Amino acid sequence: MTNERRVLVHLNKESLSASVAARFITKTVDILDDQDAANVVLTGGSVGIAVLAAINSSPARDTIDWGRVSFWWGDERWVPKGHPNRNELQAREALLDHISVPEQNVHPFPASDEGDDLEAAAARYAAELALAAPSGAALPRFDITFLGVGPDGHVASLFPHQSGIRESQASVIPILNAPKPPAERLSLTRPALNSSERVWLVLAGSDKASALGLALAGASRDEVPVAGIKGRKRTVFFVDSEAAAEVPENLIAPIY
Ligand SMILES: O=C1O[C@H](COP(=O)(O)O)[C@@H](O)[C@H](O)[C@H]1O
Repeated sequence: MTNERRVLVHLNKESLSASVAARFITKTVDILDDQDAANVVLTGGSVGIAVLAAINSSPARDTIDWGRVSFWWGDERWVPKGHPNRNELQAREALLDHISVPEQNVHPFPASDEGDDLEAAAARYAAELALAAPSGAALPRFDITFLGVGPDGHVASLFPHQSGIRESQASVIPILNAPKPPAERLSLTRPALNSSERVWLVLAGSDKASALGLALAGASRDEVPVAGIKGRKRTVFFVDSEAAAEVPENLIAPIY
């Protein structure tokens, strides 16, 4: 299998979520057969959270040794800890509160009511990542990174025509002017996301078709940030038939 971007099309958001959940469980079991621990980067967004709920409701959920899985986030909204808009809270409600993952393995971004300002919070998360990294590295090995994709092609909190998608050195950055509320956010950068072994992009709905089509047809990452995303080993777009409407035919795998 090559590392070229693959597009797996599903009939609808429900079958998409169920399919990604099944694939995640199988792949994570395989990863844990080969290595002591796995690092998974979670995403916010409607499909990202639906996938977590599908993992939670799977009869095979606990075939994963959750004690050996660590969770990180690709981005977070700059809101208080218990705010319903926090990607962390939605992930806990959908999955993390229901599995036996040790709390020390769950690494949420700082919240706006925990004492740091936005810049200090970004630095704190970068330091937490570095602490979990192999000696001398800035990041742990991300085995699977989930990413949602916005209608404008944003991934994590990296938005078109903003400095965030152009950042090439830092691993974590503050976002001050996101066009999608809230304006203030925290995000992993493109290099950090692309350090992942596998990037799994999950998107559904006709409002994503244009961004996906443009990204796969060669648009720049500045225009369509998802165009700049590629994992080290695998980059798979899990989409529904509506989001796939503008994907070049030659890139589409059969409908599941
Ligand atoms: O604000 C955000 O939006 C994106 C995309 O969300 P979606 O509902 O259009 O899939 C999400 O990936 C990101 O984590 C979140 O902060």
